[in-house]
Amino acid sequence: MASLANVLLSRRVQEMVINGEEPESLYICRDENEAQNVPSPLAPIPIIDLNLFSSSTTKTEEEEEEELQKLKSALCSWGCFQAINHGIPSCFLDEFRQVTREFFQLPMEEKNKYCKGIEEVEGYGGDPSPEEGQFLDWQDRLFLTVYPHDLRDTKIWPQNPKSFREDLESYTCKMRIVTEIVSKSMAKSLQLEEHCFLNQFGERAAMQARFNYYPCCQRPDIVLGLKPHADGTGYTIILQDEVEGLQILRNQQWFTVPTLPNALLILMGDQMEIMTNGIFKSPVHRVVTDREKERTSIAVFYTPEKHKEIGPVDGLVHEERPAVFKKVKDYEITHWEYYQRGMRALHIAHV
Ligand SMILES: O=C(O)CCC(=O)C(=O)O
Ligand SMILES: [Fe+2]
Repeated sequence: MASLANVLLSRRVQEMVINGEEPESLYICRDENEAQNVPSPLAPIPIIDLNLFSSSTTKTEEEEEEELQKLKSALCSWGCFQAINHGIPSCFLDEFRQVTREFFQLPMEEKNKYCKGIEEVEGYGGDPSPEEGQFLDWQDRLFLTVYPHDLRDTKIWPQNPKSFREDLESYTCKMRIVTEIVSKSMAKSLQLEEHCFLNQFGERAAMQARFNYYPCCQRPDIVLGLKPHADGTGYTIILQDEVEGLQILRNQQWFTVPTLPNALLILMGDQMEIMTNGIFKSPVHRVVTDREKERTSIAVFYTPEKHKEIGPVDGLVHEERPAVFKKVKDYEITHWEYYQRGMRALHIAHV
């Protein structure tokens, strides 16, 4: 394990910024000669009205079918979509984003009450150190398991800001509702029985919240907020703030994800690619830094229940399209090992 990385990771990126320090070499992801100054184009990611998938909404069958086709096409190409009319009031989303910002603005001493050991995942701090040769991310984060309840470690759920815990509890309930409607709609868009993905995720499918804080960075041309990766989840629900920074790789080009104040970005992880037999794509994405604007995001990772086997759903495997993936369980563990080496793990699930 790179000891210099451990030294750097024992301090928050935020502290370096407050002290006016330049990024150390381990944060530098590319050569100055390859420095990227060209802005990436905005990604035309489809916007999906989740209200059209709710049984209590008045709509025509055609309207629903059209939206399902839009959803399918988004997930086959971009591997993500912007969900609107998801039922979460915009004032709550604003409050939750504000509380998140307030947490990261607390004095270091207060935040450190929830700090993690360098090699631990849950808690406040940086990710565990990657393998030697990998660069570090220009971000601090707070990582908490929120579901199932018995897997929560509430000692590291911040008590400050005052409403943090209550808001996170409430956000978790709302996320459960969103995952149900999204999982069912994805199944319907593929002409599958609506519970087929929910059954694979299982009753005790995990939800983990990752609060990302990307401080300003003087060298956005050579330092990344989060390295390129695909998620090891089933899928991930991202609440962005108003600062752009998340980018998606498509056809070897990086596209910036637009910020839409009341939308949730739903992004496929490798396990949905496996369950759909490769039809939905788990996109490679990264976060860039900005000289003047700091950014926060809240990602909720929705992952199949521990030790539960998942694989391509029956309806998507037939003679013309044999299984591309085999059955796997606890895929996210292998994913993490590869992630730390800067690699994708999806090939381990190929038949
Ligand atoms: O900050 C973001 O918008 C994305 C974060 C992300 O990709 C992750 O936490 O896996
Ligand atoms: Fe991600």
